[in-house]
Amino acid sequence: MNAADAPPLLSLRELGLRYPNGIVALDRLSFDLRAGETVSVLGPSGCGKSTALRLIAGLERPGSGTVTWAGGSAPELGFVFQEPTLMPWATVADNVWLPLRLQGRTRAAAATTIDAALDRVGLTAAAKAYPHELSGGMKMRASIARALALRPQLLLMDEPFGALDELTRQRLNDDLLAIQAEQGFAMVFVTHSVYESVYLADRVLLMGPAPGRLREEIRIEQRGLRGEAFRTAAHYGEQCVAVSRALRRAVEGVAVGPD
Ligand SMILES: Nc1ncnc2c1ncn2[C@@H]1O[C@H](COP(=O)(O)OP(=O)(O)OP(=O)(O)O)[C@@H](O)[C@H]1O
Repeated sequence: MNAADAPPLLSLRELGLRYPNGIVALDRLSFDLRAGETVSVLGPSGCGKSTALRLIAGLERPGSGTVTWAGGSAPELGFVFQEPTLMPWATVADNVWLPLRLQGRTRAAAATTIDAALDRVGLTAAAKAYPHELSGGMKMRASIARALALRPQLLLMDEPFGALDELTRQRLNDDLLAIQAEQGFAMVFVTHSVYESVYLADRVLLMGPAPGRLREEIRIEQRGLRGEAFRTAAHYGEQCVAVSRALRRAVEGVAVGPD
């Protein structure tokens, strides 16, 4: 099914959040997310992107507004942070076990699920390695395997690939899209990269400077599967230009010419 025709999974309405220190991190943020859909979120540092993800994950409560889930309650969620946040004393496989262990599954009962998750991100050979033995890209793969272990319906990605070199980042983007095509989860993907936002998303949401508000939304035309052909296609470049201009409008509040 095309994600644009899927039923809504999540509706955010007029979300506002003020931290105890007085900073207004979000101001009337509203958007919908459909099952299987990917939205990427672009905006200047401090505009409230991470705060929005934490609200969706239930790690913060909104001061105003509502977070509504289809079916009444939050589905299984996966969260991948900017830092890989792996437990340094545990092997890669034991790190992936963590969410399963929190559900009461023993290591033996979880073994098949762990192996499948590691296989899916290409980390089978590193199952017994410790985080300090991994490259940055491998640590991110381990984080993704951990986030996917419980087969979430929604994956929340908080600028996960910002510290990686460009080719590793492109490879992870491609692998992520392939896993999503198999498993069908929706994604909210926070990034500072215009190119990445266009490559991954059905829609790009642009937030303005603090307090975080949505300024613009751009639908991305896919015209066929993503991959090397899309990355080098003229219509990918054109959409990157359009999103770049929209980002400048969102940040500076000025018009910068036609898209
Ligand atoms: N726990 C907190 N307590 C107080 N203020 C916070 C807290 N977390 C974030 N803030 C503030 O809220 C605002 C929004 O922060 P947030 O991390 O959501 O922004 P962001 O868009 O994700 O930034 P970046 O792109 O730099 O990651 C910032 O001004 C930040 O300093």
